[in-house]
Amino acid sequence: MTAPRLTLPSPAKLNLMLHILGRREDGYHELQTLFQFLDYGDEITFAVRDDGVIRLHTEFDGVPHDSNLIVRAAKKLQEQSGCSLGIDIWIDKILPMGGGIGGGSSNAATTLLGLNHLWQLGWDEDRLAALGLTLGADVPVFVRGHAAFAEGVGEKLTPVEPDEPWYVVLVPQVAVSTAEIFSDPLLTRNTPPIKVRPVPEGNSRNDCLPVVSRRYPEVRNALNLLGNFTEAKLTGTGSCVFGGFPSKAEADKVSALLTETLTGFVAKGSNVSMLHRKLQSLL
Ligand SMILES: C[C@](O)(CO)[C@H](O)COP(=O)(O)OP(=O)(O)OC[C@H]1O[C@@H](n2ccc(N)nc2=O)[C@H](O)[C@@H]1O
Ligand SMILES: Nc1ncnc2c1ncn2[C@@H]1O[C@H](COP(=O)(O)OP(=O)(O)OP(=O)(O)O)[C@@H](O)[C@H]1O
Repeated sequence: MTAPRLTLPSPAKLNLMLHILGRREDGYHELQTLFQFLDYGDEITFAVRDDGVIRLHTEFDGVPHDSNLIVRAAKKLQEQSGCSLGIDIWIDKILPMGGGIGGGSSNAATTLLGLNHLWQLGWDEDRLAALGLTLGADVPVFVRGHAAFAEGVGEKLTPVEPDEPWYVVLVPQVAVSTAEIFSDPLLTRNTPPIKVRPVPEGNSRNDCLPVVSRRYPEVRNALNLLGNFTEAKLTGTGSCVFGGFPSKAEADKVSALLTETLTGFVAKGSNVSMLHRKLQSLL
């Protein structure tokens, strides 16, 4: 008998703003950032195995099987829960790697939540988010599934309700290394903390933008082109660039013009992750 399969979404995120407040002793940076999800992402399919083996069947260019965040998330959860079951995994990957839209972190979170469900572990969100943080700074917000103001390295999350516009997201064909940007000597690391909530208007800057656009002409070009139509912003450490529009029709129009020369897509901003909407519908 073949095991039942479960397919779950693994959405992208945007950083609507990103301030760098300082550097910690361990080299990580203290941030303030606003996370919102996109109704756009990968799809991961899971099928339980009873022999304990964890196997990702889809190959990734340049990412060995055991380094893949999907496999690392599954192995950690299996070890820490003592579960004797295994899993077969396939992914339909559409999110660019090194795009600043959180593909790897989202895949890890979808794996944690999917396996918690399929292996019937009964872990709560706090425990899954804490495990997720050991895999990457962006994993906890994907585990929680709600748009959030994030502090610390991204793990102290306060749910927020920003507008949910339609976004044009441009995908410059370069992968930006997050570690490289955070180690650039010219990075702004002393932005004063925002103390009032919600985040006041006019605080939508991304402190990584000057360094990323200096190093990557492709990103600079995308910012300039989208900037002809709306405020163009960088998400995370890039490479993706985005801008909001009040309707799908307007976003589609701008996207059609820009994607003649650049890769990109249109997606709706969402304060509740489509992963959580799908999991809710299973209960
Ligand atoms: C820039 C953001 O995308 C904003 O959402 C995230 O903070 C990055 O999160 P991520 O991709 O999950 O990052 P990680 O895999 O944890 O870190 C990659 C590398 O970036 C640097 N890093 C990352 C996050 C952070 N707050 N400070 C850092 O200095 C560290 O050198 C680290 O080795
Ligand atoms: N399942 C995965 N999906 C994508 N990247 C992965 C995965 N597993 C491991 N990686 C590695 O992680 C690196 C960063 O990938 P990711 O897609 O998360 O970048 P990103 O969008 O810049 O993330 P962030 O916004 O969190 O900085 C990739 O270049 C790749 O080497």
